Amino acid sequence: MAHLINGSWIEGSGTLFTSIDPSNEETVWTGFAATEAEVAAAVAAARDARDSWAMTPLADRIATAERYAAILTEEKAALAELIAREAGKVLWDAEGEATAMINKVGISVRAHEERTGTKEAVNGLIRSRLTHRPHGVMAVFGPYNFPGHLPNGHIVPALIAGNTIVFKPSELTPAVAEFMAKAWMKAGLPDGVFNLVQGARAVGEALAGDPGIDGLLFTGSVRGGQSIARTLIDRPEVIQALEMGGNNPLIVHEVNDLDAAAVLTILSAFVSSGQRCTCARRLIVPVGEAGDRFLARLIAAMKGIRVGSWSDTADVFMGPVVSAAAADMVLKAEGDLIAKGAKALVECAELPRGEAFLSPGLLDVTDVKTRPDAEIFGPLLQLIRVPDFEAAVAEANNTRFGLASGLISDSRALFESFYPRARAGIVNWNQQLTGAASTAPFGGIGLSGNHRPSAYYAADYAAYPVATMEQAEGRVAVAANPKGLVFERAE
Ligand SMILES: NC(=O)C1=CN([C@@H]2O[C@H](COP(=O)(O)OP(=O)(O)OC[C@H]3O[C@@H](n4cnc5c(N)ncnc54)[C@H](O)[C@@H]3O)[C@@H](O)[C@H]2O)C=CC1
Ligand SMILES: O=C(O)CCC(=O)N[C@@H](CCC(=O)O)C(=O)O
Repeated sequence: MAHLINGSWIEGSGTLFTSIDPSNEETVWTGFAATEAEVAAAVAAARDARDSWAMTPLADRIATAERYAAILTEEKAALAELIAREAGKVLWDAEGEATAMINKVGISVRAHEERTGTKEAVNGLIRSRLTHRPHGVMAVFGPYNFPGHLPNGHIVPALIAGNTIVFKPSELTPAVAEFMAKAWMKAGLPDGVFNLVQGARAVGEALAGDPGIDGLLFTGSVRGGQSIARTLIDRPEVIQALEMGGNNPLIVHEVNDLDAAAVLTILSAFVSSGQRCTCARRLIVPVGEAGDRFLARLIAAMKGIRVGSWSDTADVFMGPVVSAAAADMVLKAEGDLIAKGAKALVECAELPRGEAFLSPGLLDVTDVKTRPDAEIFGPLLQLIRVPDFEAAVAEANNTRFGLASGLISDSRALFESFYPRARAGIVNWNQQLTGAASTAPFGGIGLSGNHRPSAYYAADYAAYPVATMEQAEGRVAVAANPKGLVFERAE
């Protein structure tokens, strides 16, 4: 059964679709997509459950979320294996995702209290209060690259705040979504509070266009986010949090330990086979001997990256990309850059193991005049050589995106010069770009997001503030008539 609507699992009456383990082409999940009517039924169920969940005491909502975390903890091995099979991640990477999902609950409880807590002050006869209320029905859209952790990062804070959910996961990862829905039901979430509709873009369009939603929380590509923003153009009252892609720069400049810099670059560009929105896409290195020596070490280290599958017994660094089609897109982007004059220092190529397995690549694009400012979502890093640090900073900001950026350097002065000018939501120094902390806000500027960061700040978009003034003694009273009102009051 594919869809969870008002506490009941239904098969769905739309088109048949499947998810595939990209490491061995085995089918992981098969089911029918939701129709527009089924999406509408899910939104109606979430709407019906809206008031009762919002009025459920916060402590009870938190207790349900904590039971959900306990279930994920008990079933962590199964969850990690499912993530690995559906998204192609190697096991340690999938286990990291499962751990982040579990930790999300405690962090979101703290964020809810800290960011959207209650304040009261009494001034004479007036008591003023600040509280926060849930928006209502939240449509949550998830990407394939973190099929659990990233939608979970919207869902957990939204439920704690008292919203109800209609979750539309990536069509490439329906099984992980089903696992999450079952865990919420097992945790005792009332019927209708969490609904799941599966399918591809048409299902997403039906959900985004449904007049019953109060908010839309999206993590995915910039194209998807822009399309959703267009759908909602006449509904400014629907809160939208759009977390989108990046074309993230990593500057390497004035470094002594070239091997450490090489490892940090690999962790930035190639973890999860380059399928993280925070992955470094552009490596900015000075021309000259120092830059050449670093690149020689980086290329040597790249040769040591083991590509394999979640089921391999040997240690592997990265798995296949999510599908053969995704691999084709990366290879096509590489081919296009080479046709425009890029030089392959290390070619990103299909490996004999299967169509979705790619070797990590490094392209020197310094002389490509018409380099597209686009995210290539895979293990392909573009190298840009620059004459000096000022040119490096300019190149880092030479993008419409603004998610993650970083500097690898022994010079604090260089970081202090980079940090205030770096146009991104994440600005790191001598740390990999990937692996952002859930205890910090997570979001970007430019095409990377709409200024509603997720992670710790998801609490902010999960609730709206309500300011209340009340008579402090709880009765109807006014001290005196206002000026200009001539009125003989009885008392
Ligand atoms: N900034 C962030 O926090 C993150 C961003 N991403 C980005 O996500 C992308 C990879 O994920 P994908 O699954 O390929 O993203 P995607 O945009 O293709 O899909 C995301 C979700 O939106 C739905 N969708 C796509 N187009 C839609 C439309 N026009 N109307 C309604 N629904 C639509 C999809 O079915 C899916 O559920 C990358 O660009 C990556 O950078 C991924 C993780 C984190
Ligand atoms: O959302 C959070 O709790 C923290 C942000 C996070 O986990 N970011 C990951 C995933 C980024 C991605 O999609 O691709 C990271 O920075 O690696």
